[in-house]
Amino acid sequence: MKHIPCALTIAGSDPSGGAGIQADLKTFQELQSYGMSVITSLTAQNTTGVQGVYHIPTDMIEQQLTSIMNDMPIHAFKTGMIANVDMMKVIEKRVPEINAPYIMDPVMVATSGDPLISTQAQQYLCNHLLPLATVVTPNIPEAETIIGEKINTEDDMKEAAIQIVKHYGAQAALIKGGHIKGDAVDFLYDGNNMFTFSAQRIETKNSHGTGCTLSAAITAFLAQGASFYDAVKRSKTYITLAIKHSLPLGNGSGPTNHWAPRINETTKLEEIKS
Ligand SMILES: Nc1ncnc2c1ncn2[C@@H]1O[C@H](COP(=O)(O)OP(=O)(O)OP(=O)(O)O)[C@@H](O)[C@H]1O
Ligand SMILES: Cc1ncc(COP(=O)(O)O)c(N)n1
Repeated sequence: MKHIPCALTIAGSDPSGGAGIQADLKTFQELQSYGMSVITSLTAQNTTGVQGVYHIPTDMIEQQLTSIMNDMPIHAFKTGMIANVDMMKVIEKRVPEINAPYIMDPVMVATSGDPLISTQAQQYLCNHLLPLATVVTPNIPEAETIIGEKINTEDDMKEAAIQIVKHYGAQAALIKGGHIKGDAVDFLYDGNNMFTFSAQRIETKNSHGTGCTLSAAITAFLAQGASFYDAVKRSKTYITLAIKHSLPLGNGSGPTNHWAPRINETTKLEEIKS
């Protein structure tokens, strides 16, 4: 039997389908990894913002994980919205047992500006979960929270990536440039080398779920055995096409388009123009 790559997401639900668990599973499916999910919180949200949140009791989060771990292979997994310290403690305990590449999207605030995790959880994430991550994928505000310094330039982004690996113990850090002017440039530091992934900035308000989608794509590729560099490069192409063809749905920041990368699967990153 052919190897079946299995990817798991541990994250919150976005019923409007643009971010969280729903974005992750769509991405796993498109990239041909078998998708599984542990839901940490149910949000009531749409393209305009977050209207409500219900946190799943921690024993149920643990039970979901146990059901998967007792029966299914996990070749790579990611975390997204983990709202509080009790949930983080469950994940911290289980990460070594899962024993697969761990992609951490340190989700803190939604695109709409609504906070998704508590302030204590931000601290716990930095001190306890970051050292377990194979790769962490902060946007600029998240990287600023982690290192406690402002990030204004590409040099600051590179310095943040180095600090996160050297100080906090993540194996690699990908700092995403969606929240800074100019081209959409991301920097990956793997403890030895700094890699740059650059795409032309696409003018659109529809960027709901871009971070979730990028980290899910990296998870899907790592589950298939890709190298770090290849996983990030292919994921950057995937997200760039998904943003370029993003969907004008809802009254706020619409979702990315997961069919677009399939249609354009031979496209090179440098060729994508807005
Ligand atoms: N307008 C854009 N044009 C092209 N690429 C973009 C654009 N905005 C973001 N990206 C890319 O999308 C990916 C996600 O980056 P971003 O910094 O937006 O993450 P994020 O803030 O975590 O996303 P989210 O909107 O889910 O919170 C990165 O590769 C980034 O460079
Ligand atoms: C459940 C959940 N997880 C993550 C995000 C972040 O995504 P975005 O920053 O695009 O709103 C979100 N809005 N909801």
